[in-house]
Amino acid sequence: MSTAVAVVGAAGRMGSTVCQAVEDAEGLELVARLDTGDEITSETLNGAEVAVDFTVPDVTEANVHALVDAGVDVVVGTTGWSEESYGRVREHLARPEAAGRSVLIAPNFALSAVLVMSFAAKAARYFESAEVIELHHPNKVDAPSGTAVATAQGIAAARAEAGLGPVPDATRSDPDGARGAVVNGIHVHAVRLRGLTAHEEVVLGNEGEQLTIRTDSFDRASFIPGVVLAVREVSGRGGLTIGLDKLLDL
Ligand SMILES: NC(=O)c1ccc[n+]([C@@H]2O[C@H](COP(=O)([O-])OP(=O)(O)OC[C@H]3O[C@@H](n4cnc5c(N)ncnc54)[C@H](O)[C@@H]3O)[C@@H](O)[C@H]2O)c1
Ligand SMILES: O=C(O)C1=N[C@H](C(=O)O)CCC1
Repeated sequence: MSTAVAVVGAAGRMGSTVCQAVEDAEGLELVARLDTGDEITSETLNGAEVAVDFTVPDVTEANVHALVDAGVDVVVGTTGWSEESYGRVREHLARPEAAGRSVLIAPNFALSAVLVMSFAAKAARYFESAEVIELHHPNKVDAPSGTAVATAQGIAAARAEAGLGPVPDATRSDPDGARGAVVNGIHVHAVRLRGLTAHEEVVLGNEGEQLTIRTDSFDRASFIPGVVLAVREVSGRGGLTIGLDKLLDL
């Protein structure tokens, strides 16, 4: 018995890669390719049991609500999620008509990136300073990357749990934002460069030493094993799962 899969954002860089991967994967069957202008209904989903969303930050939350209403489990790789949008999905999934439905949202499906997030959170308590530098292709529409936001949140939570105060920083004047975005107290810098795909470096510093943790996705193939794992495992979990790490023994 194969699992019927729909891809939303099927014409995009990730969507088209995922369509090919689903067609190639044993036990998965691609039954629908949806993109801009296609309505999400049980008819257009064409019998899908699981839908994968790789669209744009502006539309992904609405897609997830429509997919849950249409009766499918959902795997989301699109970025741009906030605590508020996660909360609305949790509320939706708690309604009786959505009983048993599952949604998994992950900012990064590449194993190396998932491990960087995990290692950075583990290391964070031992360092006075921590910053995140993400580097992506120039066609990316959002900054900072969803992965960088999640990494900074993980570092900040680990620092708070360890009782660390703010990172040391004497900057008093920064009219042009040279110190980058600040996510829960952690500075995040975004580079957009032709030739890149998806990269991130976490730098952690103490007096006289530095730890650098880096991931490089040179090709979108790096995301595919994680997406396929999520498609295979999402159904039956129930509710909202955030992060591929929840499916790995980390
Ligand atoms: N989680 C991960 O591992 C991972 C990996 C790569 C990219 N991403 C994220 O995935 C998203 C997509 O990235 P991309 O490089 O494939 O972008 P892309 O621009 O190449 O593709 C987006 C696709 O979504 C379509 N789209 C836009 N609005 C739509 C709508 N309302 N309904 C259906 N389709 C719609 C577009 O037409 C386009 O084909 C981004 O948020 C990116 O950050 C995540
Ligand atoms: O290519 C993109 O866009 C990517 N976005 C994700 C993010 O914002 O974290 C992850 C990897 C690629």
